[in-house]
Amino acid sequence: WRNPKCNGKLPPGSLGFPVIGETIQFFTPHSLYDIPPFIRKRMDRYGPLFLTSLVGQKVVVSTDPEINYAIFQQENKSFVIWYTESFLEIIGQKSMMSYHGNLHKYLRNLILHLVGPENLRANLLHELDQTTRRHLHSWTTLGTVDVKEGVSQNLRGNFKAFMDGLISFPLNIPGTAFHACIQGRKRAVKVIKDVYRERKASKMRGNDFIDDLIEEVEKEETILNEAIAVDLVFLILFASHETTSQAMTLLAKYIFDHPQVLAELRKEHEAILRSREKEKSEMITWEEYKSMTFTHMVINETVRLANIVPGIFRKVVNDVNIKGYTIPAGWSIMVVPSVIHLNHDKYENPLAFNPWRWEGKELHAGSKTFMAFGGGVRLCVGADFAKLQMAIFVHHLVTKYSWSVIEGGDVVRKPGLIFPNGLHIQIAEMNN
Ligand code: HEM
Repeated sequence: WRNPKCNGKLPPGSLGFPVIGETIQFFTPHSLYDIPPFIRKRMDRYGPLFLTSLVGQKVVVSTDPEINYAIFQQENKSFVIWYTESFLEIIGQKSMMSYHGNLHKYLRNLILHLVGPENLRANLLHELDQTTRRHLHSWTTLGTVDVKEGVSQNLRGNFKAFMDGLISFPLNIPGTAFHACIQGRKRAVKVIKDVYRERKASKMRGNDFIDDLIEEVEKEETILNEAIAVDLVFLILFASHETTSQAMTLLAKYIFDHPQVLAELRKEHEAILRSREKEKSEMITWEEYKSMTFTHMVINETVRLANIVPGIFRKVVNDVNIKGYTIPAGWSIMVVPSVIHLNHDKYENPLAFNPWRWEGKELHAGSKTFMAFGGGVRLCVGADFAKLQMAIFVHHLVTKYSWSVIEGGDVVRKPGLIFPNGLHIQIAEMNN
């Protein structure tokens, strides 16, 4: 345990105790506004590349922007996507995360039919617009609303505690986070399977994503079958659920806490409303969405500070040499976005919420200094969908409503984001 095999020099660090490694230290709760102390302490002691052991797996942690970028670019060469055993059991052994190369590309393209720019523009923009209007309006009738619960969707109960179980020991024993997740997965998969089978049997097509999948499964030369299709739907629900609701809750909190940002947002969205009045249209258009530059800056700033995905994992395929060290095949490597996003050299006053820092910068892609949505061929396929959802939420919130925060708003990391006492608000329609 103390002297793992390596055909070269391992990065510095400690594997901690056998099996448990340094897992407990990794999960120690800490403040939203800091690089995880687990990472910071080891960076100070060992430098930007160090080894550790988490949930039984030997891991090298990379905090170096150049190395992180190279890792994303080397997908399917020296590195392949990797998740813990617990993660795969929860999202499904047949999910897209288990596939590489062409198979991954094929499944990714299926998802893009749903959440890629074309469908966003043609269909989802209007659906999201209507749903958001309805939701926000219903909040005015509810007294107090917890934003996090309010922006979540129907399958909420099944996804509860998912984040806790993702990086955990796969011990399927009642009382563990992993067990709760597996139960949630079972219930959610049953719902999806029932819908899939009903739809298939009835031959009544609703012309949505499930129908696309059924059609694809029925083609003669296809690798898609029911099990892969069901895991694909599950993955989309899972990948979008916690991430988007966390991002939107934090977005709302930042807007509530920063009157200058709110004023600038109102300016942008009221200008859109004024020109819409001239056009005599009601719904948000794609062109309007694209013109929301300040809103996109606010969204980028929110996800930079949120660091919703605290670690991005890859498996080392062949021994790799990095900066004089060797990482043996079979080990994992973890990229930690927060170290880059909260770095003084990359972002001035990095802990401040300052959307103006994005002025004139690229807003829509991953880069060496912005990896909230990952990078390379595994870049988040739902990023455009998430941003659209947030922009529409902002549009209606700032132009139609006033609010007061009743309680909550604390945020901690474990290292995933947690809102221990929610963010409870009261909202009302503005008179004018
Ligand atoms: C603010 C919201 C979101 C954040 C911060 C986020 C973040 C990420 C990150 C960091 C990755 C890369 C993981 C890796 O490289 O291993 C990723 C991948 C992925 N995301 Fe998102 N995501 C968000 C919303 C969504 C939504 C709304 C969907 C679905 C509609 C989605 C679906 C996916 C899928 C399917 C992948 C895997 C892509 C692949 O392996 O090719 N995400 N996301």
